[in-house]
Amino acid sequence: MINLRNIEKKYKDNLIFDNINFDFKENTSYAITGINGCGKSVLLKIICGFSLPDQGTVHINGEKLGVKYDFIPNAGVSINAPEFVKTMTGYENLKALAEIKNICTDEDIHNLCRQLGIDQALNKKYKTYSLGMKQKLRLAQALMENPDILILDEPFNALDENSVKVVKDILNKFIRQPNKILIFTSHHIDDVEDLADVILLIKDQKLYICE
Ligand SMILES: Nc1ncnc2c1ncn2[C@@H]1O[C@H](COP(=O)(O)OP(=O)(O)OP(=O)(O)O)[C@@H](O)[C@H]1O
Repeated sequence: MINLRNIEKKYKDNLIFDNINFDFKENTSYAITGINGCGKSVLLKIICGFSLPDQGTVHINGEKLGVKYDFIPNAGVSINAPEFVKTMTGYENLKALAEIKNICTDEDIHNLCRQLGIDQALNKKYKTYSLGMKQKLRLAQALMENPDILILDEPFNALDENSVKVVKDILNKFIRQPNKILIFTSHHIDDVEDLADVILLIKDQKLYICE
């Protein structure tokens, strides 16, 4: 469970969130929508601990972010980051990150990359990757440890039609496992409707549930 309580966020005099409260529950997929610049990415960063709210708290499974953990634990995250090491191959980048926790195997990495269609590119340097390949490598990194929580900023951007379908299948399988939470942002109503149990809208610095 992820609990947002009284979240307020400003950049100088630009108020992004005014007293947001929301609970993200297990076994549920959430889409966050809203116009450009409304705060979708900032909200994901606050949930992850990458950006601090000016007021309010984020609790992850009862633990307040900033006390035991500075960053969300057991989560796979893709928010235009991590920016991978350009001079390393795709595989070397994933492997280096996988070695931190050592819970996913080489086989896991290769299987996932095969599904995503970047296995052939894994031995190429990251700096040669196209936008779509970069997106897929970020998704592979977020998914490879089968985290409890998956947080994805615009996961379908830069993907071709077939890849969108593949990624939707992967995310649908992910959320059908017990006790998972998926939170993603999107501008595309098809993606939102295909994947989200709950659609959230950021408007006028508030977060609304779309019925
Ligand atoms: N580090 C920062 N410093 C100052 N302002 C910021 C910073 N990060 C975000 N903002 C501002 O916060 C607002 C929300 O940005 P955010 O990136 O969350 O929008 P978004 O809803 O994800 O937009 P898009 O749909 O274009 O991706 C914008 O006005 C943006 O300029």
